[in-house]
Amino acid sequence: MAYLPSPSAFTIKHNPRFICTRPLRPNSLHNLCFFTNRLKNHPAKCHAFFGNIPDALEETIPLDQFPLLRSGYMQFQNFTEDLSEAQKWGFLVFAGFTWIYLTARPGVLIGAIDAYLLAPLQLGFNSLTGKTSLKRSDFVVGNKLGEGSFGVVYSGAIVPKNLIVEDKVQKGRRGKSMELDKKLKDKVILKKVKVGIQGAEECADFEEWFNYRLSRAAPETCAEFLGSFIADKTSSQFTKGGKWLVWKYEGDQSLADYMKDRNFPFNLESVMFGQVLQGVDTVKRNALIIKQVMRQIITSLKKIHDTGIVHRDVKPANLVVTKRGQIKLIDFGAATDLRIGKNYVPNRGLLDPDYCPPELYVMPEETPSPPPEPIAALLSPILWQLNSPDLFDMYSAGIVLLQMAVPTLRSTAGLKNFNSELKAFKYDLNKWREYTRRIPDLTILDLDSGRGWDLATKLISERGFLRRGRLSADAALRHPYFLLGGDQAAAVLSKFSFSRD
Ligand SMILES: Nc1ncnc2c1ncn2[C@@H]1O[C@H](COP(=O)(O)OP(=O)(O)OP(=O)(O)O)[C@@H](O)[C@H]1O
Repeated sequence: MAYLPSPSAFTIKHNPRFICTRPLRPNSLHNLCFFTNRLKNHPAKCHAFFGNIPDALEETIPLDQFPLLRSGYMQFQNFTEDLSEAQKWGFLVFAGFTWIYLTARPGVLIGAIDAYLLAPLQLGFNSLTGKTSLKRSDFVVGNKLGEGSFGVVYSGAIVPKNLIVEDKVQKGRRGKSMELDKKLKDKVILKKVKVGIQGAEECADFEEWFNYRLSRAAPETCAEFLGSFIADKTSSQFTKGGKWLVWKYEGDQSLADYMKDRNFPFNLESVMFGQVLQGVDTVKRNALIIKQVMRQIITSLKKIHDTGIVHRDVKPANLVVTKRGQIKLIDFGAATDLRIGKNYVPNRGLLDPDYCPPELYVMPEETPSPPPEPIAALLSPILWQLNSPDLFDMYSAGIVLLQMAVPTLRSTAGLKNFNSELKAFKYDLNKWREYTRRIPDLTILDLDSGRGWDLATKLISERGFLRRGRLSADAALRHPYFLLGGDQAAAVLSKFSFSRD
């Protein structure tokens, strides 16, 4: 009889036919030998050192049922039996180090599981559920919402299966089109990839790849991706052969839209907290709303950074506010996955200068083009440790914090002026505060002994020694600014009051 030891618990001399899922308690060892008819016939010679004894027979699993596990276990036993104590320790240290390396950011092991197991599974699942078979006639295209370098974004809707839209939409017949609007309940966002623009298709392919990757690794951080299709004929906005990407419509406004309103951040209060903040004074209310937005942005950044992805275009226009008060990241066209070097081209800056950190690039300019994916993945923990590419997004997050908290920085002109002054002060925010020409209103950041200001100075700064000198998402969430969780409490309370309504 044999028991597969739990890591720290015990060793057992054996006939490897059984594994035990729990460690043993020394004084009850003899019990093990008499567990079942099978076990009764095969008394074990066990030596246990610490741990708990299995309570019942169900806790033992016959190794015979797992031939692979059995042979692996036997090989492991044979291998370690011949080793000296020192060699065993060496082996353990090596295994420990390998484990730490493979699980360190950006996660070589989890990345390999994702690439070789989860991605094919997702593909299979999508084709079974029809997600990969989207087609032009599944959608109607509505208003244009924006235009980037490689695509034009429209609102739209999914056409219910029993409805043929071309026959029903008729210009000038308002009654009919309102009737149609009622039937088109599932709103979507459609991005039409520009045809004939150099690099547009490549960017779209990257964006699609990142959306699928995040839908597996951190789905709550970004807009739900529904898939893509190639237009099969030319009609209205569709051009035959043109590629389209489709997302669920997550909300009517981005953070940038909310910030344009003079009433910001109050205009976010009901969506974030419902009625919960009534009775709190105005400045504190503003501060709580901003803190909750920042907490959500940084939490999402932490999650995507954990997967090795750097967004590279964090700004209010790329943060959609959902009806339930969630902030979701959109627009992964400029993102890069530094675990495998996806969409990483040295020296390529794709970025919005108003939110871009002074270093301009996510990795030092001398970083070479990435090697083939498996090799890049193996080297990625070293590269990540040396360069902390995630700090690129953290600078942009700092600018978003400052813009939300300081009204004069919300306009494009105000932000541009701030950026040129900051550059002149060598990205030292404290110096900017001291010498800026227009005295800014920093009340919100100065609350609670200036915790908000302190966080801003630790996000908006140049990279220091060893390319650090800026807080990572993880460290930012541990900053005292977030420790007083009044915004969290209010958010939780508002969930309760929503569910009672
Ligand atoms: N899933 C979504 N739900 C709701 N609105 C969305 C969604 N995706 C995009 N939008 C809206 O469409 C706008 C443009 O989207 P996006 O930023 O992805 O396009 P883009 O072509 O890259 O534009 P730009 O380069 O100007 O940012 C966003 O600012 C947002 O208002």
